[in-house]
Amino acid sequence: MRTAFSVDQVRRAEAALMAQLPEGELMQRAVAGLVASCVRHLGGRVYGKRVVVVAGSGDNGGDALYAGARLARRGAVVEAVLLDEARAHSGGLAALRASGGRAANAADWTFGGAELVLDGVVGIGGRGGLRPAAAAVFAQVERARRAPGTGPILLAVDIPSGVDSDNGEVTGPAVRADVTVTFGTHKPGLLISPGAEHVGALEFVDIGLTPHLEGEPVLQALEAQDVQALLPTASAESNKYRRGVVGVVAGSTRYPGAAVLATGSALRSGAGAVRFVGESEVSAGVLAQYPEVLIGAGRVQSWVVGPGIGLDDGGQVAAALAEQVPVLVDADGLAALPHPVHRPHPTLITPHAGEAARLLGDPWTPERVEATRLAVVLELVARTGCTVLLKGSTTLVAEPGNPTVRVNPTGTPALATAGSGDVLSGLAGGLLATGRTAYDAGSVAAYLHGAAARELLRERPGRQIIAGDLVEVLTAGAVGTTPEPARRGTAATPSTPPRAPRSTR
Ligand SMILES: NC(=O)C1=CN([C@@H]2O[C@H](COP(=O)(O)OP(=O)(O)OC[C@H]3O[C@@H](n4cnc5c(N)ncnc54)[C@H](O)[C@@H]3O)[C@@H](O)[C@H]2O)[C@@H](O)CC1
Ligand SMILES: [K+]
Repeated sequence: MRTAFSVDQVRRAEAALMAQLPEGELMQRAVAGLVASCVRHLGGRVYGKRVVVVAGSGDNGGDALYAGARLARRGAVVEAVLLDEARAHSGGLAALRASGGRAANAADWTFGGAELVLDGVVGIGGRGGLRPAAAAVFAQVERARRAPGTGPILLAVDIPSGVDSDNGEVTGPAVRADVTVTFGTHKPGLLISPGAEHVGALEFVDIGLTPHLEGEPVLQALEAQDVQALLPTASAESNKYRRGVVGVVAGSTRYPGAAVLATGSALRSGAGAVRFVGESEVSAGVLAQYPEVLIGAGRVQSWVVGPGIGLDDGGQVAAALAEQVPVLVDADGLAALPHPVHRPHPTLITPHAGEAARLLGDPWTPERVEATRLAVVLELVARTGCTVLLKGSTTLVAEPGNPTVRVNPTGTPALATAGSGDVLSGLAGGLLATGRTAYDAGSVAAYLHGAAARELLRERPGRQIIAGDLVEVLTAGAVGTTPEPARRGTAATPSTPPRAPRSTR
């Protein structure tokens, strides 16, 4: 399980660790890891390479300047761009100069080419977007990266400057890195969109902080082995009823496909059986595709209600919520969700940004939801009393009474396709029937859903995924089979999560 901690938690842990170490030791640990990454991204040879270090006035700038000094000692031609010369990190700047590096003022600097650019503007002390001087420097770098030929690799120190470390919000100009080398622990802003889109390949440097991190993490990201452990196993004595029956209320004559997709993925969720309840024409379509499905009302261990049902004038959501079993409400069903929901059984809702905005009401818009995802998922939990899976580029799952939010690491923009949400609902609802909690069912389903898409992209890069394809690959076997895609001259470190290739972002 990968975890991420807040700036406050990191600062407290750093203080505790620093009290046990000689002065400057912690920063030098970070710098050693940073330099190792720079060397890798320079292809293993440093001598003669040109490196630009963009340095702000805090310790993040200090990290970058010390790294520049070490690279200069190994024969690199290093130029530091100082955003505020008077306040530059004095130790780092002295080390750089002593190693033969040059320093220039940002105001009179022009980019003359480099193989590597380090973003040391701000780290966890950053607030808001890049200020104008830093934005102008990176605009030059960005032009060079876009020009034909090989532009520099842009490596962010600890976090891309301009991204909020605590929540991934981006409120102004921000660095868009190829690689981010983060220290001590992951930061929430590296894992949640829109910040996550600025990170590039994520590398982790262990500086010994973990034992000093106190309190619950802000975020957890499941890894393949966590998902394996959370998946239901069909033991020898299982029968279909013991493994759980999931009831699906989905589709309508207007949207019959939602019924087929949600049912298909529920069948592959590990539940023992799927029961479908819907209009007779729609039921016939489901049965034609999946003769395994039970048709009509009956006992279930969970309900999925909402995908493609249209206007819920028949009280289908209310009827499902009245039963003594876990319920997943999605899509059209969300419009009929009476909230806050008061029931003693797990209730999982799975809105996308538009549905989340409607649940929250004025002045929320889908754009505002996308920009502040962590705050939104917590607000939805508070307002609805439900476990909430907020779909999107970095799907989040939060539950009442738990300060830790799960972020899904397998998402890909290729999942933004019609019917994809219906597949996710069937899968998560099926996992509810097997006895998983709403929190686990939601986060495991999101992981498998993304892993299935990645599996399809791995088989045929660049293909357009349709929701029906996902149903076909949705088996436990999809977990962990997706290798790390290569990025511009990078060697993935073991801690790097599976990420979408850039071309699909
Ligand atoms: N504290 C420690 O022991 C360690 C710190 N490390 C590094 O230190 C960083 C934190 O250093 P600091 O606490 O000095 O903070 P930062 O270096 O992140 O930034 C603080 C400075 O930036 C200014 N600033 C804030 N927002 C800005 C913006 N949008 N544009 C321009 N300037 C802005 C602030 O006024 C302040 O001067 C970490 O991210 C990491 O890189 C590492 O060396 C590991 C050890
Ligand atoms: K940075």
